[in-house]
Amino acid sequence: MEKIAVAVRFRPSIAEETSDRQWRIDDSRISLHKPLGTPISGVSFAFDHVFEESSTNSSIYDILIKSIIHAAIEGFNGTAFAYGQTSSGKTFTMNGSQVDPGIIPQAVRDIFYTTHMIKNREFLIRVSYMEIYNEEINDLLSLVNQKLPIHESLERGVYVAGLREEIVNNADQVLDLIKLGEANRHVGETNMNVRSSRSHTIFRMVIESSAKDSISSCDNSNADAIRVSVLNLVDLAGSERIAKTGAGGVRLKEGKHINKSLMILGNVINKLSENGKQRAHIPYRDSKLTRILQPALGGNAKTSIICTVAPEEVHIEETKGTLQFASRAKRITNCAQVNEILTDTALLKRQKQEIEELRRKLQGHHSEVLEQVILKQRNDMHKSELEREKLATELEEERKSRQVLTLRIEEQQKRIDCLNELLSSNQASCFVHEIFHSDSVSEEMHSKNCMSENNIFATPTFKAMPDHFVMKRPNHSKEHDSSPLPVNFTNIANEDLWEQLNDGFTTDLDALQMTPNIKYGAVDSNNTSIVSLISIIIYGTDLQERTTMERSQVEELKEQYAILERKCGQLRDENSSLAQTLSLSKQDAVLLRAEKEELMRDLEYERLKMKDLKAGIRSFSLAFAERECLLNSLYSTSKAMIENYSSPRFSDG
Ligand SMILES: Nc1ncnc2c1ncn2[C@@H]1O[C@H](COP(=O)(O)OP(=O)(O)OP(=O)(O)O)[C@@H](O)[C@H]1O
Repeated sequence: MEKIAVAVRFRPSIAEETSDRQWRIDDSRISLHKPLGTPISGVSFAFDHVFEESSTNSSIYDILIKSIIHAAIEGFNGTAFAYGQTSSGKTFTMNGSQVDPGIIPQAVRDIFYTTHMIKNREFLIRVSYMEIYNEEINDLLSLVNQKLPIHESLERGVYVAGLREEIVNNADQVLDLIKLGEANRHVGETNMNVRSSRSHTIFRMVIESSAKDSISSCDNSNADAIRVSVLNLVDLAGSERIAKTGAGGVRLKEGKHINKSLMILGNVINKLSENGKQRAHIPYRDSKLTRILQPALGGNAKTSIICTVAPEEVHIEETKGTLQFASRAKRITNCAQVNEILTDTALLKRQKQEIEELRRKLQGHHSEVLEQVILKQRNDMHKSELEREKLATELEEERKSRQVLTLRIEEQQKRIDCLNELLSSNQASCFVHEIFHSDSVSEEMHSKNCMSENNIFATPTFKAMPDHFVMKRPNHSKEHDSSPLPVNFTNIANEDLWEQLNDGFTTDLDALQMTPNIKYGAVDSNNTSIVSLISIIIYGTDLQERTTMERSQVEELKEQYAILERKCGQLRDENSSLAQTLSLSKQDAVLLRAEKEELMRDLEYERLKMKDLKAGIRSFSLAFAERECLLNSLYSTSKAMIENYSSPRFSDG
């Protein structure tokens, strides 16, 4: 996006006059001042350039126009036009004089000079020259082409149908054509100007260029692209006050048309200069001038406007109007870009390049990366599956060992319960009593105490003791059927305790044979129950400790189990997300494959097309060669015949 460049040019004053108000130029600012030099408020304008009365056409060309001309050579559309009241110097600026050639002749010479210097491109330049007179388009290069219509197409945009376009090779040729056009232009005398332009003229140059050696750069399809730019150099008719020009009849009619089309141009500029949001419909179609200049005003072109003004006080109001027009035009932005046309070969090349690029992407880096990703995901999934299996096995083992431990704990708990029951009941004394009266007491004791066959609490070692070690106390009552266990039941044997337990029966404690672990005396092998009971009591404490330990072990195992289960869950989640990603990647791969196949089909089609084209060219060349041969032989035959006829033999005859 770039703003339109706007400059103001003062023509030299015609009359020597003493004026009350004066225009003052300060760099690129113009302001109106009172006689004593006081600025008049609200009449001050700033532009890209302000050219004083003494400035020349060549300085204007260098500062304002040259860049547009060079951009046009590079392929940008360009427009330069002069706007201003009648006799302010528009035609002088555009056409100039012998001494000071105007913008148009300078541009023509510059274009041919520059294109000549560009060695790597070939240029084809066409020119046309038209005028808009009374809202009709006339061809200035061909008088038969009058009242030409405006057409619009996608390829050409807005164009004047039937306009003569001359292919030109040098500047002089163009300047001659311009002279011809000028002669055909409508000019007339008014009170304001002896040679007043009664029409708007548009001198147009179409610059086409292509790379000279496109074979050497065959890889680059841009080399085959043709750049086409349109350069419009416009000399507008001047706005006029009927009272000032003193126009009547034909001049009046012309003046009305001129003023109307300039008013529409002003409207278009106004709308374009408004803020983007407020900008409504732009009335380009309201006049032929705005229709033709449409690309130059807010479109695809680089544009410069030179507003010419007259310095005399009598023209202050017109000058103010021109400066306001210029200020608004300064706000317009254009969007210029190089205009390229692709030839069939260039199109084919560009398509081929695109297909190649896509193929490279598919076959090369892109698909490799995709395959790697899929492979990695597969590996990851495999790994996590193995880990999951390992964890599941560990979990199973843990579960089994926990079951075993629970069983053992339950068993031990049962035993402890039995022991507690046994201890709390007073049956113990009965047993002790019965031990000494019944031989079958051992079996009974076993069943009552819920002891299993492989009871670990059985007294580890028994020694058979002779009967005579036991003696009966005569005065001990037999009526006793129970004897409570002593409160302090230690593991140290003493006689009183023994007597108490044996309920009247005494034994020689010294004669007792002691087992290494247990200090209680051995009894008759048939009476093992009591010893078992004692063992239970002693081992009970130990068992409780072991149970506590095992419980804590179980707790630990439980915790481990919970951690493992959590891990297992995480792995399961991970596994499922990996499976999802894998399926997505697979879908991607399928899509890419389909895309690739389609591209391959396109490529094949293009290849076949190229083959056909080559065959066509070959057959054409053959036909051409044949034709050439034929022509050559015809030429030599006729040459021989002519020589034959002009030989002295014939002349003599
Ligand atoms: N910068 C200048 N230096 C010398 N003479 C100039 C200059 N500008 C204009 N003139 C002279 O002023 C007269 C009017 O100029 P010109 O015909 O270019 O005006 P115009 O704006 O094209 O008028 P119109 O709109 O009526 O065609 C001409 O004689 C021209 O030679």
